[in-house]
Amino acid sequence: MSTHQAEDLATFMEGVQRRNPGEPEFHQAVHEVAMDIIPYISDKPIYKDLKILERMTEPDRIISFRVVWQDDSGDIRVNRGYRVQQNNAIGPYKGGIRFHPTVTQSVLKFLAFEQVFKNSLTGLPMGGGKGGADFNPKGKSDLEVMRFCQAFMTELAKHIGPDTDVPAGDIGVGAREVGYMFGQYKRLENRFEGVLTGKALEFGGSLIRTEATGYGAVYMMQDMLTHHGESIDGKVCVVSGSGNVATYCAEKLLQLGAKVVTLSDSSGFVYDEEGFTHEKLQWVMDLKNKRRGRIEEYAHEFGAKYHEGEEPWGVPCDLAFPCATQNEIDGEEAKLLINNGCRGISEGANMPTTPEAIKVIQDFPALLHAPSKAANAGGVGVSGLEMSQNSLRLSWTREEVDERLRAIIRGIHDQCVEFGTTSEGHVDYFRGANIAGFNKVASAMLAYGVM
Ligand SMILES: NC(=O)C1=CN([C@@H]2O[C@H](COP(=O)(O)OP(=O)(O)OC[C@H]3O[C@@H](n4cnc5c(N)ncnc54)[C@H](OP(=O)(O)O)[C@@H]3O)[C@@H](O)[C@H]2O)C=CC1
Ligand SMILES: O=C(O)CCC(=O)C(=O)O
Repeated sequence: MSTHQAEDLATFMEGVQRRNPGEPEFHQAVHEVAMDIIPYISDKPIYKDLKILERMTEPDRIISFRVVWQDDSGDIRVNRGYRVQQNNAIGPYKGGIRFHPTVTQSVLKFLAFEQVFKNSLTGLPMGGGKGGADFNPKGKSDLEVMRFCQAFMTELAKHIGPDTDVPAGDIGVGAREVGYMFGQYKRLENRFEGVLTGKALEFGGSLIRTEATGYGAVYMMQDMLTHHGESIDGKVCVVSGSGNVATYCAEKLLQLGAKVVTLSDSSGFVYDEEGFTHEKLQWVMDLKNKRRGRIEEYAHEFGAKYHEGEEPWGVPCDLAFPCATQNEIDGEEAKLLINNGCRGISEGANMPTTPEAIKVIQDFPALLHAPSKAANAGGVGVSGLEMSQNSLRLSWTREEVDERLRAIIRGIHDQCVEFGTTSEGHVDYFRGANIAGFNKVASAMLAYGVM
């Protein structure tokens, strides 16, 4: 980056920080994109003159609302819900809903901003949005979760629709929560339409949507390795998380002949030196999705080691798949991974590496590193396919959806190579994903004129 570009970046970021005080996650996500886009547009005055990046960083609107519900003991509870409608230049707003006590406007703005670029990369007509609430589903009964979801949807329904904004799941929002929200939308609007994705198969869901994010993160790794003359077969893999993304990431790794040795939750991680099997993984899915237990129980059941309060990045591995949450790999952990022999990271979670970690990894170009907006786009990609199936009123087969998912990820990999290959022949997957994601949205915004 030239001195002039570095000054432009600093000025741009000062504006973002001034307009969005106290939103560190949002600043981080914008900075990660601006580092690549500001040099890219430095010789393209139309983008600068028409303030395309400034406009992209300002959400179209943010809806924030009260969610009131009654717990099982009859007490009234109050939470705050949000929907950030970031940008609909290339299609209806699209992105998940997160229920977690750490949800703030800053977290949802970073996720919505990332979603715009990710959705653009899929090649499907989807804009970007994200929503959620500071509600903690952990420890709540099914009926409490149902009452919360119904109260949340009672307000959200006024702002969404199959051609306006189509939410889906994210942390704390899986099949159960999507079912409750879809049911409430249907009741309120008296319309059966594809207003949410990630629905169960019985009422308009798509095959492979549940698996898609985890599978996609592995397909992305497969494409990076193939491009560099290697394969997944036989690689030792460290996976964090034990939710939707982590478990299906592990499943696809096993199918492709890798050895998965860790899974985690917010309390700690389990290290199974012999490796997970399909049966063990099924046990974890049952533990997490039905019994709603803790990963520690796996260690007691299968005799693996449990590391309380720790993350798995110190475990020697060939490949790492952060699939839990944002900023889960910091600079020191990135160094640890590299020193222990890790040669590939595919980000299943959104923004799981801190800026310090990215810097450490960039200084070690032999490590292949796919950013979340590319690596986890399989989830929203299959959500886009669910929208298509809902509009067509038909269901594609498992093979058909998987083939389309495979093609979406291959397309994303190719775009990263096209826009991210440096003069030394190294592929900077972050740069490639940022520029390719930006181009399509920016072109659409230019076509619409000043708005
Ligand atoms: N679901 C999807 O289709 C998509 C998800 N993503 C991203 O993937 C990541 C995981 O989502 P998903 O699997 O759906 O969510 P789940 O709720 O199914 O699972 C989340 C997992 O991450 C752990 N976790 C959550 N927060 C923290 C934290 N603060 N510290 C440590 N561990 C944590 C959870 O542990 P615990 O149970 O203890 O909280 C759980 O194991 C998120 O970053 C999400 O945005 C990205 C694209 C699509
Ligand atoms: O499937 C979707 O619409 C959203 C998935 C999501 O939230 C994400 O990609 O982070």
